[in-house]
Amino acid sequence: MSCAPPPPILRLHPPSSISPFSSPRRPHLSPRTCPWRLAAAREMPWPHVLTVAGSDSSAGAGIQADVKACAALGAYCSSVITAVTAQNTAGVQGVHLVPEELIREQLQSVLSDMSVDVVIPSAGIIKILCESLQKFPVKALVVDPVMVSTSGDSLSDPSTLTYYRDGLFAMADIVTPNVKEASKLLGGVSLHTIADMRDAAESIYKFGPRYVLVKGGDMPDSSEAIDVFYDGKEFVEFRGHRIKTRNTHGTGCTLASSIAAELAKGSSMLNAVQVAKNFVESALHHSKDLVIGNGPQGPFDHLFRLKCPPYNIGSQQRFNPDSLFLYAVTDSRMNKRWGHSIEDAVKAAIEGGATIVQLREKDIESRPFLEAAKACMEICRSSGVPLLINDRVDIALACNADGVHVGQSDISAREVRELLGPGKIIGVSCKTPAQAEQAWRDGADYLGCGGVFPTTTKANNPTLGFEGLKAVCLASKLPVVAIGGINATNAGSVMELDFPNLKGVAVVSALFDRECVSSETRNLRSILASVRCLA
Ligand SMILES: Cc1ncc(COP(=O)(O)OP(=O)(O)O)c(N)n1
Ligand SMILES: Cc1ncsc1CCOP(=O)(O)O
Ligand SMILES: [Mg+2]
Repeated sequence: MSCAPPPPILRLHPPSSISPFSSPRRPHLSPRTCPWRLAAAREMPWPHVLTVAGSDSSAGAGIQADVKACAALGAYCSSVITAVTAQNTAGVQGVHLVPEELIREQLQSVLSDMSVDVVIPSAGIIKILCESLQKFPVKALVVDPVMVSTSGDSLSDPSTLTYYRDGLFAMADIVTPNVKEASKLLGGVSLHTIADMRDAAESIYKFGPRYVLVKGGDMPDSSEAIDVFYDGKEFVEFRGHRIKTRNTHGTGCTLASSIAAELAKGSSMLNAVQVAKNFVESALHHSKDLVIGNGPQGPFDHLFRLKCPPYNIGSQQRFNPDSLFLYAVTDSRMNKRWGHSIEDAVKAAIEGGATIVQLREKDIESRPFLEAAKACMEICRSSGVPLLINDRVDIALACNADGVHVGQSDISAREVRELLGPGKIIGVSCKTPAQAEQAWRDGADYLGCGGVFPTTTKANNPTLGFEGLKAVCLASKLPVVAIGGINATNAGSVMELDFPNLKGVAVVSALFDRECVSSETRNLRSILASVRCLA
């Protein structure tokens, strides 16, 4: 479906506008009271993890691993040191606990000044931690119950067990024991099979966390490293390759801090676990022949990506939020009006520069819908453009689409996640901060927010305006795409809002209720690009 020759290649400009809105975070540090902040053109909330842990002198585990893993994954990591250990690749030679008062002081210093998203706490300081978190609430707590190291050394006394089981777990969003720790937590039960790991996850869940991940990296006799994830209802198995290497010191800490980093960036829990597992596997793979120290268990290189550009090698990122930049949403009534097939319309949108496509087909029977969806999948795959299906999980599963978009009256994102698994993209329509919070909890990857402007494409859809869009963007760290009445005349003004998580616009009629879909898409893309470059 070609209509007119494309215009010359665009020059992309960096973001040119300044947000008209100030961030609601850290209200006690207003520019009036903190003049140095006037210099900042726009506030950039940075994903922030606080680790409360011991220092490892060999820098493979503990605080040092957490800081490196977070840095590698793009989160800031502050640290409250609870103990100083003397250790190397041969083992642990000494431990000196930091006095409680100084732990309290460190917590106060960090939490009173910085917007911390996720905390990785350690055992033994529950009272102090609870007091601090009551004053300065955070979004999530990732608890790695360090009791048995990867090498099999016991790292705790019996009171630690009680601290975890009777205190910290009830506050945790996720707990991540390895099989030896899971066994210890459950009074010494033996864990040999995946079924045992599932039982253990179920039992640990009863201590109160929202999610449990039992890590099978140290299960003997397995060529795979299988971790069992449990959310209180369903199990998900995360399978990875077992890397043959001596350099496994700090894998537990690294997995926990990587999950924390991803959560701080706004990921769903399943996505965070998947990215973290991929990251650890890639780090072990790239470091397998590294020689640091003379002992039996060496550290690995958390910053391996710096040596292998492009820097995201090995991350297997299944969803890039930048793909929301120009989101083309199809409509079969419009296609019929212009004599376009769904496939031709999708092809033309991609030709014009659409960065993601959704099939939103309300008046089509299931069988022709599936046929069209399969054809569109081939088109999208060959162009590297993700394809999502609106509402219909069955069609998405049958054509192996990249994901599903659901609204507030469709089945919930949580249920969609259960059906699609961790590897797929889930978008949720949200009109309020409460809906955005729920979508995040349910495991959504992005939010669709609108109608920003009045539209006739969707009946009975209230218009939110920029204020409604702003409220949703500021309430969530998930990427947001604006939708509703967006066209070539007003798309620039949406992008100029310049909220860090507002990644793009989703458009139906301004692309598909037109004769030439490719040139409409191209024109809209150039308008968006003149405001913001696609990162
Ligand atoms: C990107 C995007 N955002 C919002 C919607 C609307 O979804 P929903 O509220 O479920 O309404 P319907 O599209 O199903 O009518 C969307 N489809 N895409
Ligand atoms: C599906 C949807 N959800 C909120 S508004 C809308 C319709 C957007 O269509 P258009 O881009 O034609 O206004
Ligand atoms: Mg819907």
